Amino acid sequence: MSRPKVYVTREINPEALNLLKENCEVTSWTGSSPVPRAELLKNVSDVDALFCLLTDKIDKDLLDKAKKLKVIGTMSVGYDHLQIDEIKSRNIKVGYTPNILTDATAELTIALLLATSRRLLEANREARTGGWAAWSPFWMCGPGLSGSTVGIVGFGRIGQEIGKRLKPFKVKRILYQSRSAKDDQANEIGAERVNFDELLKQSDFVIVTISLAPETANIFNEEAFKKMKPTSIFINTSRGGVVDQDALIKALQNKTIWAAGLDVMTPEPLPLDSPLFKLENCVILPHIGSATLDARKNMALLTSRNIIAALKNEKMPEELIL
Ligand SMILES: O=CC(=O)O
Repeated sequence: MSRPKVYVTREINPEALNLLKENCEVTSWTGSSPVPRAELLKNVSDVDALFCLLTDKIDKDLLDKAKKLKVIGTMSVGYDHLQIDEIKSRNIKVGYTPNILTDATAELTIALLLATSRRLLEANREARTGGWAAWSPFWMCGPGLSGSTVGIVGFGRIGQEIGKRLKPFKVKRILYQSRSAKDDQANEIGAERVNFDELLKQSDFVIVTISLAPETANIFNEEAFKKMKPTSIFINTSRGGVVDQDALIKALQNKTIWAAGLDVMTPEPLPLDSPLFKLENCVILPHIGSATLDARKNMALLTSRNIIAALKNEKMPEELIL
């Protein structure tokens, strides 16, 4: 019997690739940048499985060409790059990579929060470029976490892990907003559920971990930023699409809020002429939330395992239930 065919849209680690090769005929895009759209469309026409990344748009156009596709394995926990209704109507299975990147992303979120509030990048730049004249009483000051109120928007796996990591910083209150109450998890952390407006009004730090969906697109708009404290800090490690970016730029320029730390934005990569790059009160990272060596290796391995299980009609380790 012929082996199933899988297309891999980027160079991945040898362990994950070899696992696929033991079970499938593999073709790959081996460039370090995303596979060009035309190349992707050409290569999906006769494959049973697709190993993709969050940089690959899996839409109707692609699915119409991928007539034999049985499973999509995305090496990500987010799946806003997948057109779910079209995938579902074709009975294609989807595997994704929750859990194994939770710690890495929570760690990065705390790092970004501290880098933004304590102005680490700005301070480092000043030290390197002669701006460090002398120790000065009020130079490079920013708000501390101790005694503060932190609001977490979206209280799933990553939001909860961020909450746990905040406790040793002696924050006064942790607020969360999510569609459903998460009483047990919240009790463990000592977090209080509030509505979106209350969270914005009361928080010194607002951390966004909510996933991007039609109902969460642009929820951080001009009105939302106006509700936040002028001393507050906005941190986003979820998806750029939950933010009206022009409204955020205005809020940072006008000091409606104090600063922002962003690991995600629109579009990615952020163009070099974006006003965000001109703002001292904005720390920008290039979407590296899950970028620990172990997390990325395990994400690729899990993606291969998801694909192989689906092709064998076995239970997938992490199937996205559509
Ligand atoms: O953003 C990263 C992911 O969705 O895995």
